[in-house]
Amino acid sequence: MPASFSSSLSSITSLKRKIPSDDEHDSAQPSKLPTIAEAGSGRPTRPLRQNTAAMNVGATRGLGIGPPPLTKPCPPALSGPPPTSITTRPTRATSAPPKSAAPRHVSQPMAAPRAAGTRTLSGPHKTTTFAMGNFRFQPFQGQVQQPAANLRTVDNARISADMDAERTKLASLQEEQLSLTRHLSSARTQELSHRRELIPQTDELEALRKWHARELLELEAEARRRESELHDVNADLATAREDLERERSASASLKETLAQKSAAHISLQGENTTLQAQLAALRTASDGTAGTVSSLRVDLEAAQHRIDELEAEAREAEMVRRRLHNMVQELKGNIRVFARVRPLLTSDLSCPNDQKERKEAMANMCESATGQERKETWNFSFDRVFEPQCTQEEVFEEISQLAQSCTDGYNVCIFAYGQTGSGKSFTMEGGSTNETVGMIPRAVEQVFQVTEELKSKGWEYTLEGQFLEIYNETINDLLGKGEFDKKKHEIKHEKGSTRVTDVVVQQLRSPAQVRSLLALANSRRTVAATLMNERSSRSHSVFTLRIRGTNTHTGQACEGALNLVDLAGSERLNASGAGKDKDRLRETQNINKSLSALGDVIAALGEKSEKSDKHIPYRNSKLTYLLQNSLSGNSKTLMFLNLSPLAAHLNESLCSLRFATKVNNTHVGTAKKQVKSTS
Ligand SMILES: Nc1ncnc2c1ncn2[C@@H]1O[C@H](COP(=O)(O)OP(=O)(O)OP(=O)(O)O)[C@@H](O)[C@H]1O
Repeated sequence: MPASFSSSLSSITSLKRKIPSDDEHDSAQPSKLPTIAEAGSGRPTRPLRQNTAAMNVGATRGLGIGPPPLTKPCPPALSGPPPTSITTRPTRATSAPPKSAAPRHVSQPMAAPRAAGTRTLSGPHKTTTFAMGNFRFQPFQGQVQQPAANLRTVDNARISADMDAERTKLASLQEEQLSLTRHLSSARTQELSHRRELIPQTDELEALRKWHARELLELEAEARRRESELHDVNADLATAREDLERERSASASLKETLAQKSAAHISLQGENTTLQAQLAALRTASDGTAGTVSSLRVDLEAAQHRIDELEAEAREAEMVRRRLHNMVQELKGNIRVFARVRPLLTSDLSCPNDQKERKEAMANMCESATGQERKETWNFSFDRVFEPQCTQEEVFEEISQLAQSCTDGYNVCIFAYGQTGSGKSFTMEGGSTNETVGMIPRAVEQVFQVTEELKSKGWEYTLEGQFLEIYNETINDLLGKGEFDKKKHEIKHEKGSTRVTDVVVQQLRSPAQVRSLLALANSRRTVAATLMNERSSRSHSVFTLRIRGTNTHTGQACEGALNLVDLAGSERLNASGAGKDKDRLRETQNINKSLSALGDVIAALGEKSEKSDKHIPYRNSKLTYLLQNSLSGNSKTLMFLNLSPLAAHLNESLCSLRFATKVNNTHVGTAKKQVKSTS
């Protein structure tokens, strides 16, 4: 059975649609029956219609006989009781005539004879025959001779006979209807049983339909998946084809390149062979000259060696010369003086590019000795004179030996003397670049370098630094905590070394640390200068580097100090214009007092070398008292005389030159090492 339905899903669907459910059975029956009859048994409904006709024919056989009234036929039920109890609506095939139709069925067959009769009676005389049932009417031929009463009787008898015949027909028709009704009932029963048989098949069909639908969906999904796979595969194939095409073209070009390279390789091999031959020839030639070259090289090396030796000797000789010069100076016992003239600055001129102004502004110190403009000439002589164009490096080269000697246990004092703006701070502290950095940072760096080198000889050093300012005969600690030092500091001399109470003494570990300390001290001075009327040029600054060394191999110990002093401006009272200002007057008086005290100390030191009992007035100023150990005959002292190049400052420069000459001519004895034995 399923096999017959599985052939076409559409036929299954249409069949399903035609079978009503049990719920809708009753209401749908009339319209569905013909379809079911066709689908189920194949019997057409036409026979039922023919039966209706037959029933009508049969009805003519007798009237008033037969089943219950035709006006209320009982349609057969689809299931259940026998035909008498059927209450459902009648089907078209078995429909009974409507209530009003019953007389019509009855009267219709009768109407014809009646019409015929009427015609016969009242119509023209024609020869017409009407057949109705088993009756045959003959046309009336003669004239009505009989009386009217006889005619009526005949008619009545004929009519009653007709009626009887009709009733008989009707009865027969009713019987036939009854039989048809029974047939219908049995057909319905049959149909019902068919339907019952059909239910499981329908379920099976439904299950199959669902299964098929599922199958179909799965197949469709599979088909879609396959289609998408096919699409992907096609895309991959296309890409692969493109790749293949590319690879083919690349391979073709590579083959071409390979062919070219092969050709080039072959030609290079040829060249190589030629070159190899040339090389072999050259090698043979070079072997011949190699001997000559090696002997020349030996000569060259010997010559180079000799040059190196001579250069080393020259350097050594220069060192010896310098050392001897230093020794001569030390033996002389003089305080040495280096004069340095600063260059002309753009700030010195109103029109820096005006050459005439430039020439006039400069005090031509060399020419002035022989020139015609001036009648007076002054001759000064110092240990070294640095011209304006001299660099910081050149200046330091001259004092480096001196600075280094503090590591050997000497007390060294280097101070810068000169009028304001003559370049003292530039010489001592310098600028911030490597080229302009001044004597203090350079000396400190060198001391660190030397102590590092002496480590290999067993020397171990500790370095300490302090930075003080003497302003109006008061000591200020520039490394102290606050910007203004309010502490009272005292200077103490103990066993050849100088100590100032309550000042910060920093352990120095690196040149960088020293640079930052100098920057701190300078910032303190700058703040003070801003707030207190150019105080920086009105105070002396003293940087002290104290060095203590011990030799672990020899047990020796030494202690030296390097004092680097930037003195206050040396201008005279009237030149400074301080006369009107009480504070400036006091500053200038203090500066002059301390500078003349310095001159007095140096002069007394000179005299002391002749008269040993000569009193040295160190206590006359804070500056000389602080520098006592570095100015005494046991120390090495160097004074930078800083000079302005301006003609306008000539008088001040002359004063400075005279002071420096006095210092330079002073014999203060021979410097002594501060060497102790730790054992
Ligand atoms: N050798 C030099 N080369 C270039 N510039 C210099 C030189 N000497 C001094 N100067 C410049 O001259 C100006 C004055 O110098 P500096 O401040 O060192 O003078 P000073 O004598 O220390 O003055 P003060 O007593 O007021 O401190 C500064 O601008 C400085 O840079």
